[in-house]
Amino acid sequence: MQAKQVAAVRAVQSIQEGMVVGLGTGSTAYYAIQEIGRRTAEGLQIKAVATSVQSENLAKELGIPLIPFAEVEVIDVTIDGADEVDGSWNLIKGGGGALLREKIVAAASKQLIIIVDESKAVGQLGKFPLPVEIVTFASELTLRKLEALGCKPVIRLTASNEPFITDNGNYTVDCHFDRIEDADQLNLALHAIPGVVDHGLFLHMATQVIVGYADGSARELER
Ligand SMILES: O=C[C@H](O)[C@H](O)[C@H](O)COP(=O)(O)O
Repeated sequence: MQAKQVAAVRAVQSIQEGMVVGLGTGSTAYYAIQEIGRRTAEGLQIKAVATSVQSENLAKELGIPLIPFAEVEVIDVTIDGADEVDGSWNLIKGGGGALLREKIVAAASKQLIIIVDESKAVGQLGKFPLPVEIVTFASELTLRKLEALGCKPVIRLTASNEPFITDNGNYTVDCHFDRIEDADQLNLALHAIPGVVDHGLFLHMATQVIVGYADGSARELER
């Protein structure tokens, strides 16, 4: 088993009968959804909500029962990946373009278990460009406001060089900071820009971080 899968399988052990489960997005969350599919095929009764169209489609293929958000009061546990995690369990997410739905689901979850391989555990956030979801209207103005925060903002493109459009119909801007000195302050500054819908800093949200290693082991990251 590769590192991402080991972390995913460990995290899925936390899911119990009857729970409402949030399905993350990305190559690590993929393994968690596969494992949830395996357990539901064996008879585990859960209900799930997805953080992206991609994860929703995977869940459908695997026969994982999905419920509409209108029926969700609380999500017991969400298992999701991250692009960076620091020693305080603060995260950068959104490398896969799903940060907005991921943050909505994470904020509604009693537990948020983050699964990563060891390359994602960092001393300080910011080497990974911070994804920011913005509305397409007047995007040039929003880019200038982002630049004024001290980063190089780049609109994410698809392989065919078109702007990448999120599941919510917005752009994703990758903000190159190199290092983020004060994530709480940056969170406030980003939310103060009108064209910004949300951003990939997930602060004080994770309740557990599981790191998978190339030797096939998985360990909880201590805080
Ligand atoms: O938008 C995508 C998500 O935040 C992903 O969970 C994150 O980018 C990590 O993805 P991966 O597990 O593929 O590295």
